[in-house]
Amino acid sequence: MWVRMNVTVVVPSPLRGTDPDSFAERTVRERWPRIVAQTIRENDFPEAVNERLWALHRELPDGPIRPIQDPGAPDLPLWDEWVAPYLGETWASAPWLFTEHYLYRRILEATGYFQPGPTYLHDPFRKQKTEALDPAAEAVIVLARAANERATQPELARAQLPLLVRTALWGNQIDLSMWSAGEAPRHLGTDRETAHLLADDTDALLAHLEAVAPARIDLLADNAGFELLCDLVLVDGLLAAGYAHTVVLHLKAHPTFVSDAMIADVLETLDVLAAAPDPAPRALTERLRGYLAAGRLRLSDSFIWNCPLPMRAFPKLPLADLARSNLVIAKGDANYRRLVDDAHWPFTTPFAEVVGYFPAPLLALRTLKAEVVVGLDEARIREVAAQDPEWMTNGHWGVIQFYRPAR
Ligand SMILES: O=P(O)(O)OC[C@@]1(O)O[C@H](CO)[C@@H](O)[C@@H]1O
Repeated sequence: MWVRMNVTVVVPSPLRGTDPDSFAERTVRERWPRIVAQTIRENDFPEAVNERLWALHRELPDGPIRPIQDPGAPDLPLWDEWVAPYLGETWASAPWLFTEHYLYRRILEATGYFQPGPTYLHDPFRKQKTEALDPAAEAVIVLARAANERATQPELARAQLPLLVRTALWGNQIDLSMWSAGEAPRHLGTDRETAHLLADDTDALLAHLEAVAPARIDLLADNAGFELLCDLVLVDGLLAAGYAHTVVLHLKAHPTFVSDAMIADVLETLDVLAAAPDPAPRALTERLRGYLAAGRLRLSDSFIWNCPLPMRAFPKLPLADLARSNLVIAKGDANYRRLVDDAHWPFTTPFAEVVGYFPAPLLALRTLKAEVVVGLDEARIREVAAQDPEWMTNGHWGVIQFYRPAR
């Protein structure tokens, strides 16, 4: 139950790994053990670390939730609070949104990420993230050339903003917890780019941007690699169009969800593009570095983006920070799940009804990779489900959903 300004919203039950025949169940029972095993394979950890990771692997899925045991870790008091309601539950029975964030924090506990020593601040997913962006790839060069064209033509940037929004959306298909970079489905540049949209509020978004320009825009980033490049191209376009005077990129405070981006990943992406063989990515990087130096692009990380809470349950402070924004762009599936309580809402529940707690204008750009969605049309659901039984989890379908608080 959630009440604000005498609006009562009854939030349905959360997704859990005990939901029969669900993607959450397959994730807890099959995908997470694979991710832990891959983390061991892809690093050259000391044997003691591998033993802790195998012990974690053995806990899945029916082991108990326990406090994080990471003496001196900066986020330990936070996790004591976040874990408390689920002590005595199991990896499968506690809410999936909680256990998934908890899993990645337990991986860092096992690797000693926050402990002095050889693995201190070592990103266990670095290898996969590094492979997720090839600076010489044709797609990178094409994106950079188009961005460079827009940089001096605000009208062109405004005209192409719908394309940039779709580029950022479909960049979310590249999700290393689901596929390797080479395997991910690719809709960009095909008719699926629009045909596979299950909701498209682009027109309402454009009207909003025209009304609030030049705005402060906040982007809740998702995956490093190609998706992050697509997000940086969107940021570049918003600044070139004059829609944004400042963009704040919100990043994770520590590695999570395999490919989620941190400040280090943004800086490495810029370094990789700055060394690209083609001049176009180099020019894009020089411009983005200029925006960083001028304070028009800001990188912000926080433990709040690693927390296991639905956004509705966020402390007041981070929500107040977001309330300053003229537009918050939430990228990806995990951020979407967090926005909609990772709950069993009827799929036709209006998006505005579910995110009515959000304190700023909101744009969700998300490819479906979990069995939760709102704001869809009944007939469209039937049509897509008949065409593609895996439509909720294979990343082939996406939403562009916009919400603006009544003020
Ligand atoms: O946020 P992203 O990178 O788009 O996706 C997050 C994700 O990898 O994690 C969950 C499954 O483990 C799903 O929500 C989704 O597959």
